[in-house]
Order: sequence, then structure tokens, then C-alpha cells
Amino acid sequence: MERTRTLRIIGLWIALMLGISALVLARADAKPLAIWDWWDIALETSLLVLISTWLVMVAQARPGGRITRWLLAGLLAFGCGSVVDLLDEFVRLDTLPTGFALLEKGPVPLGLISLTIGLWGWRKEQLRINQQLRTREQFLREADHIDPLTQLCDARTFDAHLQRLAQKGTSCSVMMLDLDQFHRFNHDHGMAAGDELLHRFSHALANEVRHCDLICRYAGDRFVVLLPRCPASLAAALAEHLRQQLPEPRISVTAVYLYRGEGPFEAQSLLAELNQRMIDAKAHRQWAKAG
Ligand SMILES: Nc1nc2c(ncn2[C@@H]2O[C@H](COP(=O)(O)OP(=O)(O)OP(=O)(O)O)[C@@H](O)[C@H]2O)c(=O)[nH]1
Repeated sequence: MERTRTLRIIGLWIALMLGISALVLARADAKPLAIWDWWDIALETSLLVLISTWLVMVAQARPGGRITRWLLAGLLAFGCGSVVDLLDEFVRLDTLPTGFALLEKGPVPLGLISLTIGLWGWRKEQLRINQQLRTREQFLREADHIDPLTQLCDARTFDAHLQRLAQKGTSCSVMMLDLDQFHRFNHDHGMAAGDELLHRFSHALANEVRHCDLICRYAGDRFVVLLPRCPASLAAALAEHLRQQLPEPRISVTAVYLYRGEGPFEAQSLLAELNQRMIDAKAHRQWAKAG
């Protein structure tokens, strides 16, 4: 469809160029070769080449419709004016019959008006499309269970992915990170500062894992990372590294992980085991602090 339209536009453009040239050259007096301005000729010719390129680009890139018609009509009119400007280098336009003055002065302003209307419509169209995309993105976010504060997946998405991996029997490590005494941080610095911390920490996490890994905000201050085909040794190193990514020295984070080798496994029991590890690690931390 776009190809046919492009060919039609190119055909119309060539016909217009030839028609105007034939009309002008047949009636105007030629200028002597000695006064031809080669710089102007080169400039006017390159303008025509540019306009031809724009015509092809608009015809190919835009869907049919009113806005496209304004743009194409504007470019064609502007192009006709440029053809006359180029001919002006070879013939004396003031020797043309009076009616031809329109051909010299009319197309460029008309073309610019038409282009302006087309561009204005294009802008409005783009704003509408952007709005639609934002709405669609919002819908997708909600449908895909994205946490609005951190922009990470939520627990449901994580459970679904873990379940799929468990059924397939892909080896993986699963990590859980939980902020320590986050309620105190909220209490001391305010909920807004707590939100900011969660936001920045989730960004830091996202920057540190591989593309194939999935990070989720599992609950308030608890994050989980699903690491397909990640051996336990790598998970251990990553847990230590991620613990250091907390962008706030007044608080710490506890990280635990589990590894499952090739072969189907029970997703729920893995999560239960991981939760137990977290409880043990927190208790150990409290105990060490008290001691
Ligand atoms: N600022 C902020 N706080 C949240 C959000 N979601 C949950 N919380 C807070 O996170 C805190 C979690 O409390 P706990 O589960 O006791 O965890 P903790 O205080 O980190 O204690 P430990 O995990 O035992 O170290 C609560 O005070 C919640 O109010 C949130 O979106 N923003």
C-alpha cells in the first residue's frame, strides 16, 4: 500500500517538474550561459533533491489520511516553487506572460501553509498516540503486577516465574534480601525517606543482576531475586555484593539464598526453606548484636 502511494507521489512529482519546466522553458527568454550562477544552480538543485527525499520519506513513513495529504501537498507545492527558482537560473522569468507570476510567487507560501497545517495535525496526532501509549503501559504494568514504588515485579509474578522454573527443572539460585529494622528507619526519618530508600535500593539491585534474572519486591522491605542457572558459589558472592548496594549507611540488609540443581523441584517448599533461612539469619543477627 505504502509502496503504491510512494510510486504515485514520485510519478506526480516528476510530472509536475516536467510540466512546469516545459511550460516555462517554452515561453520565457533564455539567459546567456555567461551569466549562469553555478553556485545558485547547485544550491537550487540540492534543494530539489532534498524535497524529493522528504516526499519519499513522508509517503513511506506515514499512514494515509488527512494529515499525510496536507504534508504531501505542502511538499509538492514547495517543490514546484523550487523548480521555478531553479529555472530562474536559466531563463528570464520577467519575460513570461503576466499570469505566470503566480507560478513564481504562489507555490512556496501555499506549500509552507499546507506543511504547517500538516505538521500541526501531526503534533496533535503524536500527543494522542503518546497518551494512548501511556494508558497502555499503565494497563500492562497493572496487568503484569508491577510494584508502583519500585517498578519491580510483585510476589505473584515472582511465584509464577519460580513455579515455571521449578516445573521445567532448570537449575537456579533464589535469593531473599530484607532490610534490617526498617520500621525504625521509617520512624526516625519518615515514611517518605523510607520510600526513597526502597526506590533507590531496588534501582541498585536492578543494576547489579543479569538480564535473565528476575528481581521482585516480595513484601514491604523484602526483595527476592530469581537467578536461573546460577551456581551456589556465584549466588554467595552476589549476596555479599548486593548487601553492599544499600544506599544508606544507617541501615543494613540481610541476604540469604538457596540453590536447586537440574531437575524439577517444589517451589513452595523452596520458598518456605528460604523464609526459614531469613528468620534464622535475622535471629542470629539479633543474638550477635545482643551478645
Ligand atoms: N516507607 C515505607 N515503609 C514500608 C513500606 N512497606 C512496608 N514498610 C514498612 O516496613 C516495615 C517492616 O517492618 P518489619 O517487618 O517489622 O521489618 P523490620 O522493621 O525491617 O525488622 P526486621 O525485618 O526484623 O529487621 C514496617 O514498618 C512497614 O511499615 C513502604 O512501601 N514504604
